[in-house]
Amino acid sequence: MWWESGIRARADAGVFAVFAELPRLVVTALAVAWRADRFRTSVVGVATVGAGVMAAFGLLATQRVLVELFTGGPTPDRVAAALPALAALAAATAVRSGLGIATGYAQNGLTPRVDREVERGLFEVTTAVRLDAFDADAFADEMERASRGTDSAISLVQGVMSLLAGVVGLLAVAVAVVIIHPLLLVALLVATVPGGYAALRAGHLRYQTFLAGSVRRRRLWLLHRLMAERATAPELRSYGLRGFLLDQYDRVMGVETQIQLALARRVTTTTAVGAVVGGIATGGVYVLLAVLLLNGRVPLAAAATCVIAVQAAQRALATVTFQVDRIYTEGRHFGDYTGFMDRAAHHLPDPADAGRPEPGPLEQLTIRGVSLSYPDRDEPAVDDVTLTVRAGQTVAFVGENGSGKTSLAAVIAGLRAPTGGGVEWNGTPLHGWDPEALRARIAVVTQEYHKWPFTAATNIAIGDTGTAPDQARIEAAAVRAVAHDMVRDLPHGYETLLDRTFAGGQDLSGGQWQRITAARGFMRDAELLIMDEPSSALDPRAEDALFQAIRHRQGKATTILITHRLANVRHADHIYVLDHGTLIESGTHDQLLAAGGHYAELFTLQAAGYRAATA
Ligand SMILES: Nc1ncnc2c1ncn2[C@@H]1O[C@H](COP(=O)(O)OP(=O)(O)OP(=O)(O)O)[C@@H](O)[C@H]1O
Repeated sequence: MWWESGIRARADAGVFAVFAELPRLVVTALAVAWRADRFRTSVVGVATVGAGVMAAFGLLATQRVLVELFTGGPTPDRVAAALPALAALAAATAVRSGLGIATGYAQNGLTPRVDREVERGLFEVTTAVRLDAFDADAFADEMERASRGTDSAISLVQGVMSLLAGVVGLLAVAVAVVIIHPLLLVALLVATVPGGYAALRAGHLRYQTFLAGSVRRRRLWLLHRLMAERATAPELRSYGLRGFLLDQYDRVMGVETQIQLALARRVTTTTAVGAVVGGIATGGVYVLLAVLLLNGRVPLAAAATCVIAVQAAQRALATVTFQVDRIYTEGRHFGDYTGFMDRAAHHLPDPADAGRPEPGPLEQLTIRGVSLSYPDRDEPAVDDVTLTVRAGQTVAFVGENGSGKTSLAAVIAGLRAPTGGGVEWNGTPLHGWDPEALRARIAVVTQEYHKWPFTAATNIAIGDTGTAPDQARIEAAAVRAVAHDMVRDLPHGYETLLDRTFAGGQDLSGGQWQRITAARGFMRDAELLIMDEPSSALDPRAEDALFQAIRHRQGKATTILITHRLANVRHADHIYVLDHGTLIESGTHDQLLAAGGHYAELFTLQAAGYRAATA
């Protein structure tokens, strides 16, 4: 589990290793907060230091009050003498509370700003990295972890701010104690250090014990998803898996309960040990104070103040130890984010691309010796393919599964950089043109389309975000993709939300989704339209209408069509047949049939199926 990486790191690291890492994490957190909101970060910083100063001032005022109260004389006189110090104490307490409120207010405002700073930074990178980055080992996994790491940013920032408040509180007490009597600092150290160390050890043990249940929790998490998710609901019912899954849950949960009980025992023991050690040390301090009092080395008022100071220091220390653990684990998760951002920078497009010239209308597309090899694959997906597409032509790529059609189309669309050769738009390599302007001239309907969780209208309109969405254009695109009537029949027509996870949302059938994605492709009046298997789920009537719309482009705009339904490519100006990434045949439908090669074999095979059915 992603969140276990932080816990594991904390369980593996000793107390001193944690402290060694702390300065770097503090600097990281403050830098994030500073970038997100300088004003609020400054407010928190100033208010935290101010609160510390007020705490020290309050302790000194307390001591003054006690000095006045413990001196001889009638009580009214002693109280009157203590009044100025009491007023100072009240003022210090009031200012401290005010600063606490200011800190809370600034921190609340900082939270959304830190989230935005970190998340937007991540999304700017994840949406810009080149597509081939996703082929790199573990890139997608790292991206997911980085996305979760963004949640840790604010926890880290808040942890560091609370830590600073705790440390300032400790320093304030120490300074006040030294001013009252330097010897009392020794008492303070004796009372707090063993307790603090014990608390850190307890934290260490808690993390270690928690990790022991890791595999079981993972299985539980999996069972949660299997039993309470929409995707698994149909098979769960059709195979009658309810009893089986509930039984699995009971068994894992039974063991988990035992683990949790053991964990509770262990945590209680270690916490108790910490409390006993801290208690003994505090007792020691009181004995030390008594000895100093009896020897006359410390006045009574100073000793009483020291008792109050020890309690304040112990509270501040509890904050510090808790925050140290929190910062360490959250820092680990945030490290996933910063590490990813560093690595992803290598996959970003060259900033110089944006300054390149914009391409003119397509005249000729030249695919020159294009090869594409995916990492960790022995054979190239596309192997030295050369062909030319002239403006207005409809060309088809056909071939068996895995022959390289989609890969070649991705290179032509500029979505993937070829590992050999190149594609030229009007004689200039694709990378010689401004990428945004080039993309505006190309529309791609991918085989693995995404069901965007937006309305039907938006699902079509996102095919052209360069212009403002216009209902008439959306409907025209839908008509061409045979989606118009289907969308109109939805409960809210074009405004129907196509996501069942939201109230009122609808889902579509596979074929209906395919019509929406085809409409998305028609939305942008692209000079080059690449359609990869646009009709695999369409019924015969819809398929026929879609291919008529594609034929309508012939002579006016360029279309590259990838399909296994060979009857649909008969009208293409040119058909290219791929096999194991290589171009093995090309020509018109009639030429290829006459040649009696691979295409003829595939076409005859498919046609035979229809003939047999109608015989
Ligand atoms: N991202 C990827 N990483 C590694 N290998 C890939 C990747 N995408 C495709 N391949 C491999 O490249 C080869 C060509 O795949 P491609 O998708 O281009 O074939 P296709 O002709 O479009 O197939 P289909 O008709 O099934 O859609 C296949 O062997 C496939 O396994």
